[in-house]
Amino acid sequence: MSTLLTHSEYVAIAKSLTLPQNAFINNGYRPAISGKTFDTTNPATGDLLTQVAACNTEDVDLAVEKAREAFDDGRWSRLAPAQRKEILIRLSKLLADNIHELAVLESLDSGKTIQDCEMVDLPDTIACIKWHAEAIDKLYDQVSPASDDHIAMIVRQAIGVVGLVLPWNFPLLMLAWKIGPALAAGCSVVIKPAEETSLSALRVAELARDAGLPAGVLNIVTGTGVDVGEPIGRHPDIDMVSFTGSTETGRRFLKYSAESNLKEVVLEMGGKNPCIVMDDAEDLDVVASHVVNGAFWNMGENCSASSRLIVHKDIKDSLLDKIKAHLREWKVGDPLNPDTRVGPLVSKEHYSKVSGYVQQAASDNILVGGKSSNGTHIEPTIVESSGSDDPLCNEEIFGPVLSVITISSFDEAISIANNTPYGLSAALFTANGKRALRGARALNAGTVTINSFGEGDVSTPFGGFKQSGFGGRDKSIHAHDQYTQLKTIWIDLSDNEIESVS
Ligand SMILES: NC(=O)C1=CN([C@@H]2O[C@H](COP(=O)(O)OP(=O)(O)OC[C@H]3O[C@@H](n4cnc5c(N)ncnc54)[C@H](O)[C@@H]3O)[C@@H](O)[C@H]2O)C=CC1
Ligand code: BAL
Repeated sequence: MSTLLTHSEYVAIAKSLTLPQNAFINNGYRPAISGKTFDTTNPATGDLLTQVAACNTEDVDLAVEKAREAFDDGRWSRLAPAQRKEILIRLSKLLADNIHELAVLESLDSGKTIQDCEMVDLPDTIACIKWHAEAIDKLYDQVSPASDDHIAMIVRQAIGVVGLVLPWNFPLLMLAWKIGPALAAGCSVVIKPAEETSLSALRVAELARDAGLPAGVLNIVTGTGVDVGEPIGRHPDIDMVSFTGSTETGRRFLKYSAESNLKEVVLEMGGKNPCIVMDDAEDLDVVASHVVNGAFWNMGENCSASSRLIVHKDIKDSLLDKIKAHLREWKVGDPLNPDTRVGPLVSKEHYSKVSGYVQQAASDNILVGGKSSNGTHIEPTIVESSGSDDPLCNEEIFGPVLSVITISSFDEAISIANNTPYGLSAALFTANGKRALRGARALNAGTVTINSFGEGDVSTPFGGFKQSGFGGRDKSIHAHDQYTQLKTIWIDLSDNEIESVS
């Protein structure tokens, strides 16, 4: 964990930063081949931060060519795992050495609060790179139980050149969730950060080079989804794409793959995650702190946000009173102030989308909040459900908006919780052990937390059921599966001259 500095120290760091602008290909920064740029702004103020290379297909082609050269000549892919480990651990140390600078860069570009950047995003990013680095020289291949006349080895090989298409809500952490296992496995990567938040990834690329990552292994191509994301999805020489973002864009990657080289696709997508609080939940004050964190952490711009509170009628009023008390401590304001818990939304467009949802709610149904300011911030808002068709209860808002649904039985709670096309995460608060375990089984979600809100740690897989996920998991040793493929090596030991193929 990092140590928080003062507001004025963060402002001073912000003023002193040299902001990266160019794409990063073959271990060097370079402008887009077209020479075009796009503006990136500070979501808290609307001020221009800098202009970033607006890349397109030509830049993607160049990055893939360099990534392929690096993969095929083995400068990274064929290093001993222990050698890759050393370089990645050096990267994690360089990230730690530059933690305040990276936290400020992340906060300036995304609107995330400096408190979260320093206490969550950066420490988790560093831990993730280190964990996958440490893991890679402790993984063994397998020998199958074949007959005495054969030895059959089952080995994992790096999949090749991978495209990593990232969202804006956790720019560095999602980068780490993907490059950690991909680089540890020996892949070369072509990364597309979200256009709202390109800067921290560009700075990490330079640190990766300083750590000793060979040229061509890590490339960053900046630009829009259409200009860069789609060419990555359709590229014939990319072996696999790992994507985090909306379900709508995730679907497109399946289409790109089907229409190009059938590259493997792993998708981590949206959620409308339930948080069930039963009447036997212990210590409603603690429950309230988890509910607030689950719904409003990172401005609710979180695919695993608990955005539906499904609460038993007998405790609803007392829980809401405690939630309101906790929210008094959630200061809305300048994300560079370490006391701020709620910063601006990531962009004006996203602000308009989220405030549109809040405006749809009848004023009688708004239990808490509902106010927005300057076209940037929306205060934590709690809305009573207006029924099963309520869009606020069914659609991913991706903002600080919590819908409340009242239930009178456990079975009703589970049924409502599962009544969604999504299945990313779910939380259940109950002191009844059997109920907790039955609920954990019954909830259709990739992560179920009992008596807490969370995503586990780097050792636990993260991904969704149903329309929240496809093809694999981020984090944990299971994340390595997506960046490797299985090969059978069948060795004949028999005296037969021609072996039967059966
Ligand atoms: N699961 C998650 O963590 C995230 C979910 N979302 C959800 O998606 C909504 C829309 O946010 P967006 O930023 O527009 O998400 P998005 O899914 O459009 O963007 C995610 C990434 O995909 C790229 N992309 C966009 N369109 C593309 C295309 N046609 N082909 C290839 N790549 C493309 C973007 O440039 C970005 O790098 C949010 O309001 C939220 O509901 C957004 C970001 C992260
Ligand atoms: N909650 C981390 C993953 C995501 O929001 O995309």
